Amino acid sequence: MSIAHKLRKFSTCDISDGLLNVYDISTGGYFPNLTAISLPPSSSLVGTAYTVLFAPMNDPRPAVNYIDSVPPNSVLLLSLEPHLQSQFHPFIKITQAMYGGLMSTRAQFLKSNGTVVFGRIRDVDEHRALNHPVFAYGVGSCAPKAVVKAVAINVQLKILTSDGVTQVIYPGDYVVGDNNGIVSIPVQVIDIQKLITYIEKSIEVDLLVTEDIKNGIPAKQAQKNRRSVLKQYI
Ligand SMILES: O=C([O-])CC(=O)C(=O)O
Ligand code: NI
Repeated sequence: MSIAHKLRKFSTCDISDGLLNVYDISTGGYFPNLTAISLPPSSSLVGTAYTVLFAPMNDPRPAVNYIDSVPPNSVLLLSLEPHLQSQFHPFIKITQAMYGGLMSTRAQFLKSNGTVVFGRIRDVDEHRALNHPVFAYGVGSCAPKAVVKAVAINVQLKILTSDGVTQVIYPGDYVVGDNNGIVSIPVQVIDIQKLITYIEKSIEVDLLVTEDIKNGIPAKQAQKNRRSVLKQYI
């Protein structure tokens, strides 16, 4: 079974547990403040990161066409340069929407699995009608062309988060999204097979904890007893 196939069985919470418990990644790989604007019921988003950086119109770099080269099985990630981001709601300093329904139509045609926008999107109903997963900080109505343009593809994206810390997504990282939000798995620094094995075990264990709790065993005790077996997978 492919890695993407296995990841599809996990929730973002399962993955964060793995990144925290096995690799001491204190964020659990979570990128905060994104909401699922469009996510078909009982589904999740899984794919490898295809990144696009947006900069102000007066940036010396020429505009690039990112949408016609979206790779299959990717998650398309759009972000603004750090100085256009904010630590506080609404997390970006422009009011225009960076992404719309035509872009989702093209990305879906090219077999991308979904899109994450660290900014606003528009054409909400179109993404939903397409059943194309789209996550964003928020929504808007105006196109972006008067204020920002795409300037780089497959570069690292630096994302300013609510605690003032900048988290990075690298092209090729695995990105997973569900109703809890978006998690990225930094494939350069972790052993993904080891992570998957740990998560599979931890899901098994949590099912046993659930059973114990339903049988009246105190939660703390059930967790302690059942989870001790996970140490050997760390
Ligand atoms: O016009 C734009 O810049 C984006 C848009 O609405 C779309 O992709 O549908
Ligand atoms: Ni549109």
